[in-house]
Amino acid sequence: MAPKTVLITGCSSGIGLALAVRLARDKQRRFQVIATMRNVGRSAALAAAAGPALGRTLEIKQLDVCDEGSIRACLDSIPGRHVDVLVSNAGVGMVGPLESQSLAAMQSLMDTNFFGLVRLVKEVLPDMKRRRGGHIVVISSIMGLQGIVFNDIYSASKFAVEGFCESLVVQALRFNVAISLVEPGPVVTEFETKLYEEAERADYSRTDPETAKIFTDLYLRNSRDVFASLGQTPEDIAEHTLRVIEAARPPFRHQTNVAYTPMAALKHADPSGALVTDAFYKLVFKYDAVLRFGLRAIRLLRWKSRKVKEGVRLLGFK
Ligand SMILES: NC(=O)C1=CN([C@@H]2O[C@H](COP(=O)(O)OP(=O)(O)OC[C@H]3O[C@@H](n4cnc5c(N)ncnc54)[C@H](OP(=O)(O)O)[C@@H]3O)[C@@H](O)[C@H]2O)C=CC1
Ligand SMILES: CC1=C(/C=C/C(C)=C/C=C/C(C)=C/C=O)C(C)(C)CCC1
Repeated sequence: MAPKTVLITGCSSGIGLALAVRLARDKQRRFQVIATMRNVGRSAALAAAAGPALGRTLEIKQLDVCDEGSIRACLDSIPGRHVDVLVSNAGVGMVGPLESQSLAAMQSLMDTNFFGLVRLVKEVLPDMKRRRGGHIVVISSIMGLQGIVFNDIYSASKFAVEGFCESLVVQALRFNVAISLVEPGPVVTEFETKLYEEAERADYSRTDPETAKIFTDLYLRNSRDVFASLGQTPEDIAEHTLRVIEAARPPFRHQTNVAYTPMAALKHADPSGALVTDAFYKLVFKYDAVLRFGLRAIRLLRWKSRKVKEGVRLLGFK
């Protein structure tokens, strides 16, 4: 079978980079990867990780999801504009109290995370419909299903992504085009470091002291613990995304972190919303010590399991 052409956005780091490398180095050579990024000057990490795949099963192209012209130019440079799988991955985060965030920054985030996807789909879907085949894979987030305190704008952007896809999927199906949402919880990438750097630089003078203190002393501290205890690697997300891409009947939704499934399910268990709101309120304000203790225990268990695996490897059993 001819390899599938997979176009991925946001491949300069994190999940996009890991997925591009995973697919390009596929042992069965099932994929031809077009790894795109807005600034090709940032391609060194991808080129190094791709190794001999670069120039064979992986090529790097420029694509800025906020620029329709650059999306079109990238597609026009592909023979027959033929893309079997589009992976919409490019995205940015934003945390903090609303009062400290500018409307311009919020609009810019929406432009990347939501309208970036819309621009891509508008450009790729007509070709896929004409060919009666294709797969659009969207890196959404658990925050597209359930908001998390101080992530108001980011979460709204991922809810927009989810609503857009939920609406479009039925029409697309009529043309044999599949749509899949991959919904990770926290993933340890530059995404996290950028958030903390931004939080350091932010101006909290427009925020009342109580809110600012809740954000810095409660949220940021717990968020670091959450990433350290429950965070997945970009390679984990690449494996999950590969499973979605290769599925004979691709799922519409795929969560990557089982620890978050109960959280996302709570709102459906109680349509009034009281159950989930109350649970989050208690986790943040009442039982944060219990939460931290639980997260520390998980961290210890993960560390032990890593050590056992290393031991097994060193002893030559695997
Ligand atoms: N990390 C996490 O905890 C989670 C992340 N996600 C989602 O995963 C996706 C990837 O994030 P992740 O790998 O973690 O983060 P990274 O910050 O490592 O990667 C984000 C990528 O998006 C690119 N990007 C940003 N703006 C644009 C643009 N306008 N056009 C093209 N590319 C752009 C960045 O490029 P540049 O280098 O130029 O900035 C970078 O390559 C995002 O959609 C994010 O929302 C979902 C759940 C959890
Ligand atoms: C679960 C949880 C928390 C934080 C979760 C975080 C920080 C999740 C991050 C998810 C990301 C980054 C998704 C990206 O798309 C709190 C509020 C600390 C306390 C309550 C329970």
